[in-house]
Amino acid sequence: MSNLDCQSASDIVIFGALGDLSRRKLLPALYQLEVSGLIHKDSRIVGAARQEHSLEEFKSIVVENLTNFVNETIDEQVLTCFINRFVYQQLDFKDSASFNLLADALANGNKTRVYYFSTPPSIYGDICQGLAQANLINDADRVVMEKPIGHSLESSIEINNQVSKYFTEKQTYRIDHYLGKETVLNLLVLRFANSLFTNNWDRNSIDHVQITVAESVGIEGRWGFYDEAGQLRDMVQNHLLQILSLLAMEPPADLSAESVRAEKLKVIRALKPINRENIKDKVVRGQYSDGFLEGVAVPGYLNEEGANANSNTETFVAIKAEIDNWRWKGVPFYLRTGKRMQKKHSEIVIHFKQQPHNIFKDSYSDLPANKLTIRLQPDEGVELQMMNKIPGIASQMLIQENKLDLSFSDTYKDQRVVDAYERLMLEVLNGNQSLFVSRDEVEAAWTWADSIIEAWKTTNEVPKPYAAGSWGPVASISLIARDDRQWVE
Ligand SMILES: NC(=O)C1=CN([C@@H]2O[C@H](COP(=O)(O)OP(=O)(O)OC[C@H]3O[C@@H](n4cnc5c(N)ncnc54)[C@H](OP(=O)(O)O)[C@@H]3O)[C@@H](O)[C@H]2O)C=CC1
Ligand SMILES: O=C1O[C@H](COP(=O)(O)O)[C@@H](O)[C@H](O)[C@H]1O
Repeated sequence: MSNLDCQSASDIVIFGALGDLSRRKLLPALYQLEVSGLIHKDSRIVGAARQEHSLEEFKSIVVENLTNFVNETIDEQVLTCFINRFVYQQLDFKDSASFNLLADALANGNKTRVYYFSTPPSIYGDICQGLAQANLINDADRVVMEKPIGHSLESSIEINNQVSKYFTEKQTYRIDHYLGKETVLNLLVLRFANSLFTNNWDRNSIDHVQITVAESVGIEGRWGFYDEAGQLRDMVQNHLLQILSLLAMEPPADLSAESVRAEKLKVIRALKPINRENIKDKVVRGQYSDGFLEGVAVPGYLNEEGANANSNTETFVAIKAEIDNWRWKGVPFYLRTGKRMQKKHSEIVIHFKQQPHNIFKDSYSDLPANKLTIRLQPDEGVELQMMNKIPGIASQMLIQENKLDLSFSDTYKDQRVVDAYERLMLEVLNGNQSLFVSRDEVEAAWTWADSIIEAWKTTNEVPKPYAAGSWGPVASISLIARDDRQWVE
């Protein structure tokens, strides 16, 4: 079955069509789907935004953004077809009455409506109210919600409640764009299509796991938004926990949304709580100070444009996470993520256990354990470190550590790297929820993250400084060194 066979014609309505996410990610993603012939011929794209624009003006803004944010040369023929799908509707999302205008714009056509909320989550409820008031919600319609869903468990419940008054869980697609990344999806294949790994994926074979999501970017003009959130809410509560749950979950019965999401949820719920009693041993909180990136001086977080010099918001977190279940008892998952780190570099390293006995002492007094490295981005790939005999006649067996390296760019030379938003948008159009986060997952993740935030508050934990361009505060090295282990750099 082709991707188009399961897709009916849709009206894709982007609320916040002139915002940053829409310009940089959503419009280019839709254009790429057009290039691949993956949008139904009768589908339309409706840009909804506050500013007044004629349709022609809006179309030229779309073209300008495609030129800026699509990485390849724009195909003029495809572009013409794509642009003809557009409708523009000026709306104030907080004014329910104005949604009658949207109803007029959507009037002709009996299509599935896909409502993409690319706005602050605080107005998701207003948008739903407006849609309902204008009689614009049918059972087949879908809503796409951007992260963050709330700021805490309480606020996420409030937002989900507002939306669920109008849309069922089956109609709701919560985005975590990491679930659309090629290498994150490949975790399913790596684990469940290779018996070598499937059968050695537990406390009997694995010593510990490291997950690093390092960014070299700073706050990029979003200081106000970011300072309210911090790295724990911005990256750990969602992206890192999603990666962790895919890595640690039990094999799902199949790839359906129900099966995969149920298994991920069990992992998040089994995370050992971190609270004021254990936070000092389990979490390091950091904030970048002035430093250098690739030889260029960059300001510290408190010296960024628009900064409040007294902010205690963290831009780095390292956590020793533990999963309280049969499979993972005693296997730490060390997570770390930060802004303004030495380079953009995200990877998972699975450290297998050492051999119980060493018969190669002449060559190696301490046999290194196997390591499986999954490079998430950039330079995507999978690498297995293993021991090998050095060829030669000597009677003494000489061995060394080598790696099997599956680099995606070498192996799949002719394949274009699909952006996460492109894949996720297609899945929404096809009505497949597997790559979206369930309400239960969001709430379980907030429960765990809130407890850390609460513990920081009650222990007055202030972030430790680290120089921009480094790998984080020294304390993050101690976090793992206390267990006789070290970060893979
Ligand atoms: N940008 C990114 O890279 C990412 C964004 N997100 C999430 O995506 C969502 C959108 O983010 P982003 O695009 O950056 O935000 P922006 O502020 O750039 O865009 C939001 C848009 O919503 C519009 N809007 C807000 N209130 C109203 C209203 N009452 N009536 C009509 N229009 C309104 C704004 O219009 P106006 O410009 O007129 O104010 C703006 O164009 C947020 O939930 C964010 O957390 C998630 C991951 C990454
Ligand atoms: O959701 C977010 O993700 C980006 C990092 O995404 P990536 O695809 O570039 O890895 C992060 O910079 C941003 O702060 C956060 O909101």
